[in-house]
Amino acid sequence: MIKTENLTKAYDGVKAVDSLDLHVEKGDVFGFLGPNGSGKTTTMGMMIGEIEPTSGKCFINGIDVLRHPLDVKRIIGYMPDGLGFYENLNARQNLKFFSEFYDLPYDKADKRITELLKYVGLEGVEKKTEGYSRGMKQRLGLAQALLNDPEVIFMDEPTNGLDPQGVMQVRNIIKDLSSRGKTIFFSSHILEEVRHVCKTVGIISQGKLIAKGSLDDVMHKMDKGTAPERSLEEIFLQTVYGGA
Ligand SMILES: Nc1ncnc2c1ncn2[C@@H]1O[C@H](COP(=O)(O)OP(=O)(O)OP(=O)(O)O)[C@@H](O)[C@H]1O
Repeated sequence: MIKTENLTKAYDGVKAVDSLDLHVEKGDVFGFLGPNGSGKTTTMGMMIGEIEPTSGKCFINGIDVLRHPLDVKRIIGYMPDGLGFYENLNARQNLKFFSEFYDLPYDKADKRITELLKYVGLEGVEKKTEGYSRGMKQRLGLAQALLNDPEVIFMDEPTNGLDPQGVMQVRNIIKDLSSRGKTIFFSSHILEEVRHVCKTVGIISQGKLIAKGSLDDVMHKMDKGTAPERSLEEIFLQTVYGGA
C-alpha cells in the first residue's frame, strides 16, 4: 500500500510536485501518467526515500518513509528510468554486487539471482553488460529491483525505448508480479503503456494530480462528455498537453 498526504517538493520555490494525495491499494498496478517534466520521477523519489519532501508525508505499507527510510528500503524495489550497471561485469556479477545491500546470506543471494536471471530471460547470458541492448538492460534493471523480493515495486518508465517485443516482455512480467499480489507503481508518459497492465491510474500535470481512479472513470471525468467519439488517447493528450 502506498499513501501520500499533501506530498510537495519545491525547487527554488517552484513546485515540482504540489500537494499530492494518493492512495494505492495493496496488490494494485497503478499507472502514474503525465508528460515530461510533470513530476513523476520527483514523486517516486520521495516515495522511495531518495528525495526529501518540502512538506507532506508518504507511507509504504504503513511505514513513514521520512522517519524509517531503511525499513522502507527493505520492502520496496525500484527500477529507475536511467539504469546504471557496472559495464565490465556480467548480469550475475552486477546482481551479486547489488545483493550486498540487502542482508541476504551468500547462498540465498546466489539462488535468488539464478531465479531472477531465469525470470527476466537473462539466464545463461555471460557477456559483460557493456554489450547489452536496451531491452536486456531493462530486464536486468527489473531483476535488480526484485532482488529483495519486494512487496511494493516502483518502475520509472520501464518500457521506455523498448521495441514491441521488449514492451511485451515487461508487460508480462508486470502482470505476473501483480498476480503474485505485489503492489506496482508504474510511471509513463504514454497512455497506451498503462492501459494494458494498470488497474487504476493517476494523472499528473505540472506537479498536480488532476485525476485518479479506474482508467475508464478517469477518462470519462476528463472528457466531460463534450466529444464522446474521441479516443482515450485523444482525451488524455488534450487534457495534459492542451492539444487538439
Ligand atoms: N534536482 C532538481 N532541481 C531543480 N529542478 C528539478 C530537479 N529535479 C526535477 N526538477 C524539475 O521538477 C519538474 C518535475 O521533474 P520530474 O523529473 O519529476 O518530471 P517527470 O514527470 O519525471 O519528467 P520525465 O517524464 O521527463 O522524466 C521539472 O520541471 C524539472 O525540471
